[in-house]
Amino acid sequence: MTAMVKISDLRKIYDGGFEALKGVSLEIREGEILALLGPNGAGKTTLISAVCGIAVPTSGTISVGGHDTITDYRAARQLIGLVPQEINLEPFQKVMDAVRFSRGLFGCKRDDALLERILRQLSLWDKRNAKVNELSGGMKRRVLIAKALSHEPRVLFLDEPTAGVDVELRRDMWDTVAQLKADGVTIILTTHYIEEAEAIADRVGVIAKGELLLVEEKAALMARMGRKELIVDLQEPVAEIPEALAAYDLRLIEDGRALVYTYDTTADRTGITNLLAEIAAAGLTLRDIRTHQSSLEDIFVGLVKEDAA
Ligand SMILES: Nc1ncnc2c1ncn2[C@@H]1O[C@H](COP(=O)(O)OP(=O)(O)OP(=O)(O)O)[C@@H](O)[C@H]1O
Repeated sequence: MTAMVKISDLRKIYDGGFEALKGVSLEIREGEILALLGPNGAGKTTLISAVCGIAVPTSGTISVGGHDTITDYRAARQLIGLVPQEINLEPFQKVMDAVRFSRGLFGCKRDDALLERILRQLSLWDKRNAKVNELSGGMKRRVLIAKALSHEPRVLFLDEPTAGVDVELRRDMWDTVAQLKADGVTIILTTHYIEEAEAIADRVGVIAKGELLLVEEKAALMARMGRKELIVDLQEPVAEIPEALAAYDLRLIEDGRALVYTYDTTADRTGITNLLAEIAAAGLTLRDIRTHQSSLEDIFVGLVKEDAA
C-alpha cells in the first residue's frame, strides 16, 4: 500500500515557546484506519491541525496524496476531511444546508445526490430538514462527519469522535468508521479510549508529550497482549533467584517474596509445569500462584509512564 499521508520530522513550537510536537515522523497508508492514542495534552490535536493546515509547523514536512501541505496547500487540503473535537455547528441551520455549505466552501459543484448518499449512510437523511439544535449529541457528531465528507475527501481525520458519547453511540460510530473504510477512505482518529483503538484500528500509534512512542499493527500489539505473567508467591523470601532457575528469565518482586515468570499464551508449551517442578527442586516452597494478563492498556500506561520518567 502507498503512503497517503507522510509526516517527516514534524516539530511545532507554539508562540509562547511550548514544544507540542518534537519531531514526529509517520506514514499513513491508503485505506487504513490508524488510531492515535495519547493522554491529554499529548499533541494529538496539534498533529491533526498541522496536517490540515490549521497549525503551521515550525519545521518538518507533511504531504497528503503526494501534495505538500504548505507549498501545495489547496490540493492537499482538498483531499482531507476533518471532524473536529468540538461541535462547531450553526444551531439554527438545517442539516442539509449545513452539509451543502461545507461542500461549497471547497469550491465543489452542487451535488445533492451525493449529499443524499452521505446523509443516508450516516442515518441522517430523515433529519435533513431538521435544525441542528433539534438533534441529539450523537446526531450532531454525525452531521460533523457528513460535513467533513461533503467534498469527497480521501483522508478523514476524526478528533476524538466518541468523547463523552454513551456506549451504544460509540458502537454506532465504530460501525460508521468501518463503513467509511470499506468505501476506501483512509481514516486517522485520535482517542483516549484504548478499547476504541482495539475495536476499529488497523494500526495503533501512541503519542505522549509531543513524541510518537510507538506505531504498530494492532494484530502485533494483540499478540503482545497474549503474554501473561505467572506470579509465584513464596513461603520464605529469597535474596536472589536460584541459579538452577536461570533459564526461565524470572524476576524477583515484593522484596523477594514472589517470582514472576512471563510466558506466551499462544505458544505450544508455556513451560509452567517444568518451572513449578524446578522451583520445588530448588528447595523453594510455594505459598500461592497468580496470573496476570497484560493488556493494551498496560502497554499504553507503561509506555506513557516510561516517557514521563
Ligand atoms: N494555540 C496554542 N498555544 C499554545 N499552546 C498550545 C496551543 N494549542 C495547544 N497547546 C498546547 O500543546 C499541547 C498539546 O495540545 P493538543 O491539543 O495537541 O493535545 P491533545 O493530545 O490533542 O490533547 P487532548 O487529548 O486533551 O485533546 C498542550 O500542552 C496544549 O496546552
